[in-house]
This record gives sequence, structure tokens and C-alpha cells, in this order.
Amino acid sequence: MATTTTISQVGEFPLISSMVGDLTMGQAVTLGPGDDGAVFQVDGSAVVSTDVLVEEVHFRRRWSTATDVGRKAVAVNVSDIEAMGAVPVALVVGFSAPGDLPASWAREFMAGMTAESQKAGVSVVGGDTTGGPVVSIAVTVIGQTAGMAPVRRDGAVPGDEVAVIGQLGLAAAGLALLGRGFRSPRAVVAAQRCPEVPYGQGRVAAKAGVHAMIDVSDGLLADLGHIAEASGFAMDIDTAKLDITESVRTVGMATGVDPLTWVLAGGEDHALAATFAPGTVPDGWTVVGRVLPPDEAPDPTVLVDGQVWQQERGWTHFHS
Ligand SMILES: Nc1ncnc2c1ncn2[C@@H]1O[C@H](COP(=O)(O)OP(=O)(O)O)[C@@H](O)[C@H]1O
Ligand SMILES: Cc1ncc(C[n+]2csc(CCOP(=O)(O)OP(=O)(O)O)c2C)c(N)n1
Ligand SMILES: [Mg+2]
Repeated sequence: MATTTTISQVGEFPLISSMVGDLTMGQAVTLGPGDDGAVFQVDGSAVVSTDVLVEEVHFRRRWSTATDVGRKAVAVNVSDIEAMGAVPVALVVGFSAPGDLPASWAREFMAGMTAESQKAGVSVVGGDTTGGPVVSIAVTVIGQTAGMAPVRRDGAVPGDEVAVIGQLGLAAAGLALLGRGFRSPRAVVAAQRCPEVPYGQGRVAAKAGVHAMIDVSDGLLADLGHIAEASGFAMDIDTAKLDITESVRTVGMATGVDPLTWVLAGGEDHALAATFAPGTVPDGWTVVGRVLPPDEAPDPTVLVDGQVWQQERGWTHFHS
């Protein structure tokens, strides 16, 4: 019978060596993995953000390959740097796993991190590896402002156009499919396994003078709600302007779910949502609504076609 080598059989330090062996460092990095700290240069202020992925909460090993999870760990983190209008530079990864995890899973996870890091233009400069009851991944990403002010959530003003770039609804439709035991349409399942982050578009928005920006991790309404609240103004989303991808419609029909609920409230697509002065929305972005003056809507909330949205707005942890 074929046996699978586990990470406990390999041991901590040989495991680390096998995980970092193929990493390549970008120009800004002067010292990568192997010492007590990594060293790299940043241009301007450092922008830092962290996101945790926990097995059975953010992914399942029977739904996603190790490569998918490694890619997703990078994508969801770099997405926050994009949403700050900054440029990603380096990231560190905390990796915990049970001793019976196949060693190949850990190596393929790093291969996924490497592949997505190259796509995003960032280097994996270090990390930590420990035992734990389930696979947990904590990534911290560092970006640089490189001559521009960071883009915050509190800059939306009445009259702004609300615009998005990237996919919406696919990851949630993919989750619905995987949960029902299906593996196609491939596009939505792939989006759940790893989102297609619109790398570089955060910077494009910053250069266009974007007023406020966020990445859509929990759901469009929930995340735009953070901009509305931080800025103190309401927004109205015009659902006729939302692009509902064909594959998302197909999954909606097959499962009896209104696909609009995934587009408005499904998380994990890591699209960017932002508000711009009228006429300054960059090419490729889709205008989906506007920021309202207080006399039209006194509460800083997100309306849908002028109405209060009565259904879920997005994902929250700890819900029963
Ligand atoms: N345990 C924590 N300790 C300190 N700050 C936290 C903690 N959890 C979340 N935050 C901060 O709260 C804010 C909202 O977090 P979150 O909703 O996870 O943001 P995002 O969707 O960008 O990942 C962020 O600025 C984050 O840094
Ligand atoms: C097994 C499994 N169950 C449920 C989900 C759905 N899900 C988990 S976390 C999440 C929202 C985003 O995660 P969060 O940790 O809130 O990211 P952040 O907002 O901090 O970037 C969603 C939609 C999933 N991806 N996998
Ligand atoms: Mg977070």
C-alpha cells in the first residue's frame, strides 16, 4: 500500500526548507527567509494588512487543492493593499497544520502562494510554521504608498459615482455549488477556490483621484456600507447597472436562488468598489450607483434601487 509522507514525518526544519526552497525575491528585498527577520525597502509609507484563512471556515481541503488555498491566501491579502491604492511589496505567512497533513500539501500550498505572488508583484519574505488542530493560514502583507496618499474609506461625498471593477457573485455561487456537491460551471467554482483580484486597479483608481475605496470580501452591500458609514453619507445602488455573469445566472436557475443576492451580498470575490467625482471613473470600471446628499437619505446606509434592502448584506463571522 502506498504511504503518504506527512509533515510530522518530515519534521519542522526540513519542512520549512522544502516550503521556502523555490521562493524568489523581488528587487526591494535584501534579506528573505532564513534569518530572524526579513529586510526590504519600501517607497514612502508602509501599508500593512492581515487576513486569516481557517480550514472549514474559509476553505475545505476536499473542495480546494493546496495550490488553490495558497493562491487564495495571497489574493485576499493583496486585495486589501489594492484597496488602499498602494503597491504590494512583501508578505509573511503563518502556517499551522496537523501532523498528519501530507507534506506534498504544504509544498503545493507554497507553490500556489508563489504563483499568485508573482501575478500580484509581491515577494513571500518569511513566515512561521507550527502544529495545530486544522490548517490555519495567517498572511500579513506590506505595501508601499510610493508617492501617493493612501486611499481611505471615509472620503466619499454626495454626488460621487459608485463604481466597481472585478467579479461579483461568482465566489458565492461557487460556494453554493460546492456545498451541493457540484464542480461546474468551472468559472464560479474556480472563483470560490481563488478570486480573480483586479491587480493594479487600486493604483489606477488612486491615480484617477478616487475618493474612497474598499475590496469586496464580505459582500458588495456590506463593504460599501463601511464606506457609507465612514464617510457619513448614504449611497444608492442601481441594480440595472450590475453585470450578472452568465455562469452566475445559470447557477441561480439550477439552485433556485436569485443571482442578484450573490452579486449584492456574496463575499470573497475581492472586486474593488470605490467612489469617484463624476466623470473621473477610470476605464474598465462600471458605475453602479451614486452617493446621496443627506437631504435625500439622512442615514449613512446603502440603498438598493432607492429602497432599504431587507435581505442579507454580506458575510459575518460568528453568526449562528
Ligand atoms: N483582532 C483585531 N485586532 C486589531 N484590529 C483588528 C482586528 N480584527 C480586525 N481589525 C481591524 O478592523 C478593521 C476591519 O477588519 P476587516 O473587516 O477584517 O477588514 P478587511 O475586510 O479589510 O479584511 C481593519 O482595519 C482591521 O485591521
Ligand atoms: C467552507 C467554507 N464555508 C464558508 C465560506 C464562505 N466564507 C467564509 S469567510 C467569508 C467572507 C470573507 O472572509 P473574512 O474572514 O470576513 O475576510 P475579510 O473581510 O476579513 O477580508 C465567506 C463568504 C467559505 N469560503 N468556505
Ligand atoms: Mg480582514
